[in-house]
Amino acid sequence: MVNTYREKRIGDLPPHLYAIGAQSYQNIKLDSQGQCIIISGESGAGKTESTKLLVNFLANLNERSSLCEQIISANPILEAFGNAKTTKNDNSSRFGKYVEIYFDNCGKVEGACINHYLLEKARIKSQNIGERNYHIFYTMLEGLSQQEKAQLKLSTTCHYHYLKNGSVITCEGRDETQEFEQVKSGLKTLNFSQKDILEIFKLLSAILHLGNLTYNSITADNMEASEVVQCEHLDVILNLLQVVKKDFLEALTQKTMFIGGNKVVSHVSKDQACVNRDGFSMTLYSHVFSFILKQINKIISNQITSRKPSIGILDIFGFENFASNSFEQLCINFANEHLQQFFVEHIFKLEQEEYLKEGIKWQNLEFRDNEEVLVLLGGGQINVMTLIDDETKFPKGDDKGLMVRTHQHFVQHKSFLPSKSEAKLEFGIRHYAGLVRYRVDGFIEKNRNSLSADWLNVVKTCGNEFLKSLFTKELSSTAKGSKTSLIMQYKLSLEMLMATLHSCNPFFIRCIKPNNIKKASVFNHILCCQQLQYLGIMDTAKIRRAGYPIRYSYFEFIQRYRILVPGTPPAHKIQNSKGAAKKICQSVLHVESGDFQFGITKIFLKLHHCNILESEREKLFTKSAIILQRYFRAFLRKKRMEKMLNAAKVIQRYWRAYKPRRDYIVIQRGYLRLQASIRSRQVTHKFKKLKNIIIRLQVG
Ligand SMILES: Nc1ncnc2c1ncn2[C@@H]1O[C@H](COP(=O)(O)OP(=O)(O)OP(=O)(O)O)[C@@H](O)[C@H]1O
Repeated sequence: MVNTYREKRIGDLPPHLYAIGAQSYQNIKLDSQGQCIIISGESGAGKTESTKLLVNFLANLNERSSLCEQIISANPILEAFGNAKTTKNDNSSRFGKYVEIYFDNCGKVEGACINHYLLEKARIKSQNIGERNYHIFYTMLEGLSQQEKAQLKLSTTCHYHYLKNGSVITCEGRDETQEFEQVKSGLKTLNFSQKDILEIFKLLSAILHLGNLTYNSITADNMEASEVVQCEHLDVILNLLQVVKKDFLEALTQKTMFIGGNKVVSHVSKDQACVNRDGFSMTLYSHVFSFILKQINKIISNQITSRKPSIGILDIFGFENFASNSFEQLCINFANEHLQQFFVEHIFKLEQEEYLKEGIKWQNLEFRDNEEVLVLLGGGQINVMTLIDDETKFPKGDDKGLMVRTHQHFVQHKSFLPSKSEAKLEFGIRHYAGLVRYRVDGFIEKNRNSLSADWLNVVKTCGNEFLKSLFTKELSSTAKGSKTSLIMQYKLSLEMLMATLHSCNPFFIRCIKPNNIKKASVFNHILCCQQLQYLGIMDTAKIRRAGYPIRYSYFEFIQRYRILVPGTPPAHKIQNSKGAAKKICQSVLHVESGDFQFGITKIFLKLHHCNILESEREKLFTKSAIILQRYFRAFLRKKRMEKMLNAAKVIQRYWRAYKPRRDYIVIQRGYLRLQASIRSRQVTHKFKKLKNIIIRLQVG
């Protein structure tokens, strides 16, 4: 299929992912504008698979270099560390990514870069029923040798609390041992040192042991407090992280605050101590993930310094609506609202604007616009995101306060649904893909996103240099309390992504999920129709049917179809290109106007007219190819005959020289006959005609 689609334009062949890949590749070779392919759809609809296929396609267009191998081998690593089994998808990406592939002037892959967005950290500490933690933990425990496990102080999956609170530890159809081999070989291809690989596994092991730490409730200074239960896990963690025991235990069970410049230390309850422990585990994991991506980028960027035109592929978490939705779902759905608006802008708003700009006859169509909900979430001065941020910064801010404030500001908003009762900490948002109710409890804590001073102290004084290096940024930051909250960091990174997408020529791939039972070849009609509706595909079909899906600048149009009207000069030699385009349409489509329109700089066509033009062009090519073949054969025949004649002449000479005159006359007569017969069969070579055909084919 790569070969079938590699040189084709969109529409030349039936729709295919590779048609989009090929078109974006051709665009980037012709033009310096970046191209982006936005893949969207629900969780489990096929975004990641599509991304992999596209990256492979682009890597296979030219001879596959070791750089391409490196880009491709990043994938199993990312999937192991960033994907997990969920109820919707056995290989669900729990982070968003934007893969950019850079090309040199000859169209060869010159480098790549993977930007990542919002890894779901909460999965480290707990999973919904039927879900698992990140694949890498199970993969590692199955794939490591006994000796390696002993070195890392690891046992089996069912021993770790963090790995089994979704009640499943296996994933159907996944061969963990084989996956582990792929991860290891990927890490090797991407030049990870043996030492770094060992350090990564050490931290993963430490995270698993952290999850097994338990506490006793105690009373200290007449207050509810907690203490860590002494166990083998504690020793293993101290050993793996090389942290100071006293500091570590304090970070787990105490809280240090700076009030008015004074240090105030207080004890925390057993529950809060669990939150402390999980917070550290989650931060550790997300830092390991960022480290891996940084290393991968170091290699695949191939030391590209200047920004080259690239093809970017966006595979971002799909819209989510679970039985219980939290902060993560709000972030994910916020990203999806952005992408939906980008789609709406390109397909509807810009489309209709272009008709207006080009001065063609057009009746504006209605379409579903999600701009309002996007503004509610992240636009203007006050929006849901800024309220979350403000509440987090507020010293006494909490989830209840957040709920009250969102209610105060947005109760009138038609996309906002307040909680049914004050006791219920929730609000609802009417997204383009449906209503989602969010449980607000935990929002503020999740948004805080900063390690306490106690944990930073643990890292600062530890003997594990690798661990320390992961926290360089935090350790060097001196400004306390001015850290950007998670939601603001995320909002900023999304805005940067959107700016990148806006600067590119976009393609959209909408993945439709066929069923909710993770089965092949089962098409749930209602489910598919719902997605077609809310993704705006029905509206898209409407605008495409009423509008003009095919458009060419007059220059492009003439270059492509002038072959159909003999005598039409090349586009650059034509002054009145609109007139020339009209002439082509009249003579091929046999209609003056109507279903196609002539704008100021472009011609706008319906698909059926484009199909006629394309099929006429195809027919002409086939005819020309046959004539060319015929002439080529004739040409070969002539060459052969020339050789025979030459041979005859040689024989003539031979006989003249060596044979008696009488014999010679007999033979000569025979050869003259041969010569004559050869000449009479000879084809007339109309080289001029042949040349013309070749020129026409070249033009095509
Ligand atoms: N083109 C395809 N060919 C075969 N199977 C596919 C294809 N696309 C998706 N699938 C199947 O669907 C599953 C889910 O696809 P994928 O992981 O790409 O979904 P996703 O949209 O990226 O989901 P998420 O948002 O949860 O990451 C795959 O593991 C695979 O089993």
